[in-house]
Order: sequence, then C-alpha cells, then structure tokens
Amino acid sequence: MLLTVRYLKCYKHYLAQHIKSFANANFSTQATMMNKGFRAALLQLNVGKDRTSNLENAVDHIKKAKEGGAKLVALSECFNSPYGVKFFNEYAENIPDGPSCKMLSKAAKDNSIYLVGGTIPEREDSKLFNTCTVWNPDGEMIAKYRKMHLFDIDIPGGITFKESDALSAGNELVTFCIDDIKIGLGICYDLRFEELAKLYRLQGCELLIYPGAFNMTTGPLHWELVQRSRALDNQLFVFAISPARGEQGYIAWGHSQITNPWGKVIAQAGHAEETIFCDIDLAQCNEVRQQIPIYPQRRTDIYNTVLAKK
Ligand SMILES: NC(=O)CC(=O)C(=O)O
Repeated sequence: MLLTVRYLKCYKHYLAQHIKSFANANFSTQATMMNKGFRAALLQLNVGKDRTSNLENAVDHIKKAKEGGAKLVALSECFNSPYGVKFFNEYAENIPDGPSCKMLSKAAKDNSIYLVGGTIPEREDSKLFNTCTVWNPDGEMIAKYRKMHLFDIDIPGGITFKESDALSAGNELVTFCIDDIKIGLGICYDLRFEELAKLYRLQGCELLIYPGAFNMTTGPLHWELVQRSRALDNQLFVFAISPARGEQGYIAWGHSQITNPWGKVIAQAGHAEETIFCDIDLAQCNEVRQQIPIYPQRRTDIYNTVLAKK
C-alpha cells in the first residue's frame, strides 16, 4: 500500500472518545459514517506542468483514499496545474464543462464519496478565478467557491506574488452539508481572514475546508498557526490541503493538516506526496462550545461581525 498514514498522537480524553489512530490503511468501510463522524482523507499530491498526469495521479489517489475508508476526500489548491500568475490563463477551464471537473465528477461517483476538488483556475467570460468545487457521491456538483481574498503580498527578500494581476476575486461565502454537518469553504490566503471564518461559524459550520499552498517564506511561520487560530476561535475543525513540495517555481510548504476544535493539530503531513487519514467526530464541536461558551458570551452590544449588505 503506497499510502502513508500518520499515527495520530491525540489528546488523552478525546483519543478515547473521538479520534482513531491508524497504523495502516486496511480500513473497514463500516467506519465511514457514524453519528456526526466520518473518515476524511487529505491528498497532498505532486503537481507538475502536465495536466493529464496531474489528473491521473489524483484519480489514482482518490481511489486509494476510498479503499482506505474515506467518506470525504479533499485535494489541494491548484491540484491540476502549477500555481503561478503566468499559468492561470493557460490552464483555466470552464466549470463544470472542463476536463478537471469531468474527472472530479466521475471520481466522486465511481468511488461514492464526497470530493472537495481542491482548486482549479476557472474561466468565465473574460475573467479568471481560483475556484474550489465540491462533488457528491452521485457525481453532482454541490458547491462552487471562488477565492475571496487574492494573494497579493510583497515581502522583500522573501516572496512577492500578485494573484490580482490575473485573477478576479469571488464575492460569496459558500457552505455545503454532509448529512447534518455544515461545512464552509475558503482557499489558502482566505485562512488569514478571521471574519470570514467567524461568519461561517455564525452560520452553523462545524468544519472549514481550505485547499491551500503556503510557501517557504510564510509556511514555516504561519501555516499551522493560522489554522489553529481559526479552529480555536471558532470551535470547529479545520482542514487545509497543500500540494506536495516541488523544486521549481512556486515552492509549496506542504504539511496538509487537520486541526480540532481545541486548536490541536491531530494530523499533519510532511512535505512530500502523502495522504493523511483521520476519523473525526463533529460532536466534539458542541462539547467544546458548551464547556467554553464564548459565543453566547460575546459582547455584541459593543462589537459584532455581520455580513455586509450588498
Ligand atoms: N498562496 C496563498 O494564497 C497564501 C499564502 O501563501 C500565504 O498567505 O502565505
């Protein structure tokens, strides 16, 4: 079995109740859904310039994730193309008619899973977006989210990147449900914006999923920290899925991660190609919310986070 599975060292109390640890990937499918729990697999894949190879590699790993018992499988930001301003136009596709969406739909259906399709560069009329699609076990697209905060930064001696030279920003929060679990979507740089996560929390989300690709400047400092912050502040699970670290162009930090509502990292990849599995139980959100009731304790008479009126 090619899959690398991390042995999860978990919080003593929660280990017993909620988190299963895995030594291998020979899982039974019976464990795929129980109450508010499910097995998730985050696919941290190598990505190169050949779109067809990227898609074939994803199909292969999605199948293995299903064999490992995953009910929800998630891919990284730009899993089908290199990540870079000069590549977005060349690789852009219509959604849902392009080859990447066709593959995602088929893979979700063939494996009967929920599939968070990482992101692809999307073309709509004359505009390009960085877009995440989500597919249900019948192969239907059930959500489409466009990166809302474009990655425009300039760190002398570090990294300069200007997504807005090529992309337009999305303007909508997007959620989807698996049974009674509500899940919010963001993409990479969106992780840094606490108000977005808070709005999802206020809408009832218990899990936020961010395909992402931090880099060798910001990754070591911020990748783990922002995810733990979003999870802790909003008392929910956070998944972030990176491409594996390449050697040329934009070098991704890797370290795809699952964080629980305590702000504790319960699974994390290294930097190479790897699948991480984790059984999560969303009931843990309510427990934390009851034990540390910060939401009813907020002083909304003094401050508040609300959706802007359009
Ligand atoms: N690539 C991004 O969108 C974000 C990132 O790398 C960072 O915030 O750092």
